[in-house]
Amino acid sequence: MPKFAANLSMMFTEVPFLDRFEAAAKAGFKYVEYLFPYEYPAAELKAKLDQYGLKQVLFNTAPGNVAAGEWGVSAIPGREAESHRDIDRALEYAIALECPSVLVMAGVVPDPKEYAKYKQTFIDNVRYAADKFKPHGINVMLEALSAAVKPNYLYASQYQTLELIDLIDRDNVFVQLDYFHAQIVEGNLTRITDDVKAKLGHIQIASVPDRHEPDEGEINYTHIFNKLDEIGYDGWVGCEYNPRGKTEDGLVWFEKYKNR
Ligand SMILES: O=C(O)C(=O)[C@H](O)CO
Ligand SMILES: [Mg+2]
Repeated sequence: MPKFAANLSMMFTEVPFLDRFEAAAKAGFKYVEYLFPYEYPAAELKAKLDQYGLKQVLFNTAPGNVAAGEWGVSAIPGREAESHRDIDRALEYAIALECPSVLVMAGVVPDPKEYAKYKQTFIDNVRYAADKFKPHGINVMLEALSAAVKPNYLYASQYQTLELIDLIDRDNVFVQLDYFHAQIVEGNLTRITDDVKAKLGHIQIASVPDRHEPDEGEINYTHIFNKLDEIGYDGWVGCEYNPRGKTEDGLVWFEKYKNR
């Protein structure tokens, strides 16, 4: 059965961020992921992980100017220096946190006519990240985002992720498959799982359409978890959902997976 990571950006938001490590551990999680570590010194975050016996499995490069609608800068032509700085900073955190994977955020493409330039910029910047991360055994994740969450993000389909990975041509770049987005964009989740399995590096889950616990809505996660076992997936599954109510109250689904 998959190893589940609590997403501390979305779960346990009843308590301040630094208290979510304890809450996740108490709820039975051994692994955590979250969007961004940069507000805190890496040593403070590592101390929390160690104190509660947790392993950090994923975080993202910085998102740029979120208030201005940005969601990553690594695809934006002219922002290469900033992208490289963000990647270098992410690497420092990944080493300090002993985190095996970093999602390199691409960004939105404001004008579809500029798409090719954005795509090439992203390819070049991800190559930079992959080459910097490689000696440290750290992997780069690429995640397709549905327009429901981020309109005009560089890529929305799992097949675009696969094409990008092919073009980037580095062996430490993998698919981060978020089934929430994949179901909205293309469905066919069993087939998608098979199609990406050779390059599958990280998974995230939530119900569709409401992005709640994985026990309601369109996706049959019992089937998905069995499928992940069938393909021999041994990475992590990030619980990137907005709890319906109190986080702990929604963890009934997790009971049977807890001790993994
Ligand atoms: O939005 C998501 O699904 C994510 O996983 C990213 O971390 C942020 O876009
Ligand atoms: Mg996701």
